[in-house]
Amino acid sequence: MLPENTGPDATAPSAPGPARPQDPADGIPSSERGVPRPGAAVDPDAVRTVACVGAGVIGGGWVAHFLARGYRVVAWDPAPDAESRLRQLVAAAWPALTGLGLADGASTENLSVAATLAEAVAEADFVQESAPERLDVKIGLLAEIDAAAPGHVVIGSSTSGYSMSEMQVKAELPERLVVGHPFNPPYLVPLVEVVGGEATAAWAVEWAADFYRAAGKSVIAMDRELPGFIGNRIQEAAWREALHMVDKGEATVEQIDLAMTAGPGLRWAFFGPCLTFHMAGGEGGMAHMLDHFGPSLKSPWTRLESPELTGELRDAMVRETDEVVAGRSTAELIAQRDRRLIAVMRALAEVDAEEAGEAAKAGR
Ligand SMILES: NC(=O)C1=CN([C@@H]2O[C@H](COP(=O)(O)OP(=O)(O)OC[C@H]3O[C@@H](n4cnc5c(N)ncnc54)[C@H](O)[C@@H]3O)[C@@H](O)[C@H]2O)C=CC1
Ligand SMILES: C[N+](C)(C)CC(=O)CC(=O)[O-]
Repeated sequence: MLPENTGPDATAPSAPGPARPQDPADGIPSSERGVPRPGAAVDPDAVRTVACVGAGVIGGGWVAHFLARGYRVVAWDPAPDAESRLRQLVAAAWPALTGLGLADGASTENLSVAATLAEAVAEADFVQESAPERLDVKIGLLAEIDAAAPGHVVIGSSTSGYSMSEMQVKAELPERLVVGHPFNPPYLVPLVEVVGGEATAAWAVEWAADFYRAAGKSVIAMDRELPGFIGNRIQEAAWREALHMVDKGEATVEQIDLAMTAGPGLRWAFFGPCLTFHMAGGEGGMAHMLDHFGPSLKSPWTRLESPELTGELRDAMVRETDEVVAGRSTAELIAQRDRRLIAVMRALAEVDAEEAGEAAKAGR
C-alpha cells in the first residue's frame, strides 16, 4: 500500500549541512542571504530529519506520517499539553500505519519534542509549519523559523487558505518558503498542494515537491497562487452549497452527507469530477455531456456564479478529458469504475463489520 520509496534510514545521522561561516542565525553571511539556491541543500530524497512546528490535528498528522516513512522528527508546539496530545495522536495512528506498511527503520522512537523552536529546527533538513490559521501568527512564526533554520533548508506551511505572498513578508530568506497544503489526516490522505509566493524561488517549489514525493505523498506543484489552491476550491464550492441548503432549511446535514457519501463522493475516491462527468455522457463522453447538460449550468440549481460555457471552454474540457482518458474505451472505463466502487464499498463494509463486532464485544 505504501508507495514505492521506503523512506530514509532513520538510524542514519542527519545529513551533514554545508560548511558554513559563522552567522547568528544559520551561518550564511548577510551578503550571501537571498542568493539563488544554496549549493549544499540536502537532496530531497536524502532528507533525514524533519521539524514539525505546531503539533495539533495537522502538525500531529504530519508527525505520524513522517515517522511512518522512517524520518526522524523533531516537533515543537508552545501549548503546555502539546507533547502528550501529540504522542496520543501518533499512538492512535500507528496501528493503521503499521497495517499499511512502515518504511525501513520507522519507529515512534524517532520522535523527539524540543523545548524551543530554535532547538526544533536547528538540525532539520526540512521544516513543516502547522500553526493556527491566523495571518499574524503565520507571518511572525515563518519569520522566526526562517531566522532559526539553516539557510539551505526549505520551509513548508500547511496553511489551508493564505497565500505564501502574504505570509512571507517578514522573512529574511523568503525564497525558501512554500505552501505545502495537506489533507486531513496527512498520514492517510496522500495529496499535498505545493505553491510558492511572489518572493519564493522556483527551486524551492521544485525541491519541496520532490521531497513530498520522496516522503510518499501525491503532489500537485502549482505554478501560480490561487485562493484555496485546487482541492479546497473544489470542496469549498460543495461546502458553500451545503451551507446555503442548511441555512434555508432545504436539506439537513444528514441528507447532505448521505448525498455525498452514497453518491458523488464514492465515485470521487478514484475518478475526479471531470472523468465522472465524461462517463455521464455515455459513448458521447464529455462532448455529449456538455452539449446535453451544459445549458442547465445557467439554471437556478446553483447559487454559485457559473462560468459562461463558451465554445473555447467546451472544447478545452473535451480535449483535456480526452487526454486523461488516454485511449481507454467507455467499456474499459466502466469496468475500472465498477471495480473500484466495489473495492471501496467492500473496504467500508469491512470496517463497519469490525466496528460492529467491537461494539458488540464492548456491550454497546
Ligand atoms: N484541520 C484541517 O482539516 C486542516 C488544517 N490545515 C492547516 O493546518 C494548520 C494547523 O491547523 P490544525 O492542525 O487544524 O490546528 P490545531 O488547532 O489543531 O493545531 C494548531 C497547533 O498549533 C499550536 N500553536 C499555537 N500557536 C503556535 C505558534 N505560535 N507556533 C507553533 N505552534 C503553535 C497549537 O498549540 C496547536 O497544537 C492551519 O494552517 C490549517 O489551515 C490544512 C489542511 C487541513
Ligand atoms: C477545513 N479545511 C479548509 C481546513 C480543510 C482543508 O484545508 C483540507 C482538508 O483536509 O479537507
